Amino acid sequence: MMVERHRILVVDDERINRKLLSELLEEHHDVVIAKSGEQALERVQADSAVDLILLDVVMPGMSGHDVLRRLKASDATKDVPVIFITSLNSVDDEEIGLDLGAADYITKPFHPGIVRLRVENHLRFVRQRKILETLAGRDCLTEIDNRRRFEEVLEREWRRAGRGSGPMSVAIIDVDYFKQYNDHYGHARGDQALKAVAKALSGGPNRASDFVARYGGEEFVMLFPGTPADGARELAESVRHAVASLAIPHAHSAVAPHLTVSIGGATSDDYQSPGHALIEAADTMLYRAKAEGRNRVLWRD
Ligand SMILES: Nc1nc2c(ncn2[C@@H]2O[C@H](COP(=O)(O)OP(=O)(O)OP(=O)(O)O)[C@@H](O)[C@H]2O)c(=O)[nH]1
Repeated sequence: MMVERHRILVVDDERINRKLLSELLEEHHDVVIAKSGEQALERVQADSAVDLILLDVVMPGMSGHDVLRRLKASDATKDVPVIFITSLNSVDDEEIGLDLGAADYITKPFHPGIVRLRVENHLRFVRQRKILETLAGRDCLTEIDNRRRFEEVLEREWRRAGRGSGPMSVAIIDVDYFKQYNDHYGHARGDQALKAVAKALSGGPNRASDFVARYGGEEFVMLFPGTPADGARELAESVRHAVASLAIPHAHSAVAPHLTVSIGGATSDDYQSPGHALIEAADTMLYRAKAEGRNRVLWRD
């Protein structure tokens, strides 16, 4: 059977339990380890790709219950399912755990086969949630709209636009040397950088009708209905500045010591041609912006 790999965080203060659980799961999944509640929170905050947490309840310092309360209090982590693995085996303890929002409760000593099956059950829910988010037009990582939603919006705006509505502009934004960023700082930091870029793009001085989405990977797209080339190019420049002023260090970029973006844009009022022709034109300009040195905006009027 082909099993999709997920990232599982195992939190236990006892070495033997961490070892047993990792050995049990690492054949099919990527296992990350934390030795304390404090370390668990650090790991999840640094690594937004954690899909599931196996959490010990009784630990010195921060207890599993405290960790779960903290996870539930943050928008970024409240949906990560948590399975308590504990030697507290009274019905009351189980009720407390589930009431705090745990997805499941397993008592020690645990049966390896049962742990594996319960983990797979919860990972199935994780996959279903991701599919639902995609269908709902959401990008799971950055929490902005996804490509699917962008294509719907482009088609709708393109159909709606016509004589008198003015030209429409589109910009494709691509992070420079992002492969090097990931290679140097790690995938988790890469994810954080993409989230920060998404926030900078969606927090700009946009009108309600302007639209931003994650186009895929390290590419984003913005749509400016009714906006001529000059205005849209200016907006794109302000987006480029907004990302640069995040001042995210990028020691392996050949263009700047911080994270930058290249932007290709295009403007058209030829609503007889298909909407995606505008995207293709913007993409060509992005390609040129990369070839001409990156960290710049190039536009086709
Ligand atoms: N961390 C992280 N990395 C991603 C994600 N999606 C795509 N990437 C990475 O983005 C990188 C894109 O690399 P390339 O297409 O070679 O482009 P680049 O290194 O940015 O180079 P230029 O665009 O030419 O400046 C790849 O290493 C992908 O693995 C993601 O969701 N998270």
